[in-house]
Amino acid sequence: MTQPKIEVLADASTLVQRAAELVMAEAQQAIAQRDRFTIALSGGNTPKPLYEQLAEKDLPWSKVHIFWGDERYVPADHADSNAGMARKAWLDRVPLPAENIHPMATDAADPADAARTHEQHLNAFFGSKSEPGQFPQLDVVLLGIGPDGHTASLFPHTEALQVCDRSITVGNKDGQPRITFTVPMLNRARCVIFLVTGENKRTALQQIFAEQADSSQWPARLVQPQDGQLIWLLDQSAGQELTL
Ligand SMILES: O=C1O[C@H](COP(=O)(O)O)[C@@H](O)[C@H](O)[C@H]1O
Repeated sequence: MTQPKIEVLADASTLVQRAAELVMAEAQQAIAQRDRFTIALSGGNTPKPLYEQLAEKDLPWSKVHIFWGDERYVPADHADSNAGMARKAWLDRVPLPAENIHPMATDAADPADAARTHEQHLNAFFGSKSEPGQFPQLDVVLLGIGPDGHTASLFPHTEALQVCDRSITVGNKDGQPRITFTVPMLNRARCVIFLVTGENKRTALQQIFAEQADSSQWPARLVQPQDGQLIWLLDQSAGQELTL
């Protein structure tokens, strides 16, 4: 299991600069080694300024493929859509071919069908399988956490936390479905980068890094890439009371 690298940055804007640097370095390395860069995005508020910065960068966009680690079960043009936010902040502002954008569809009557369809799409794209150890391997997975310790759409004490035989499943946020990467899918990534800002995340961080704590209460504890890098970027206000 990889040891996490934890960086506490002065403020949210320094954190965004650092995240952009890391994503660019991983992108350049992936393109040099494998001729393509695959990244899964997170949603919520924290990553939006990062996406705005990445929109200003120069990358061979035809070699960049965009995925999501989770999606709210709302139409693509809904204000809560994770894909919608990333399109406005970044993807619609660079010459990225439409076929390089791989959103989780949210139009099936049954979210379980949407999860299965997305998993099939990933397997076709990556040449992967729905078997533990054979899940798709992304170059970078960006994640955030909620004050409740959730990450992606893996919420405390929900069934999604236990799913090991699929890469994609249905999450449950207060009874509302979400589509999400499973724990073993997250742990296949070559590089996981968490972005965490704000004092309302302090308690969750203390529990996530505690020597002993209940992982079903604090799901981000379950993110421990097998071989990949694990990088936590915290701003001062989130990370200042963290004792390691
Ligand atoms: O609901 C979600 O929340 C988390 C954290 O969001 P933030 O607004 O506190 O940054 C996010 O990582 C996840 O992708 C999203 O669906």
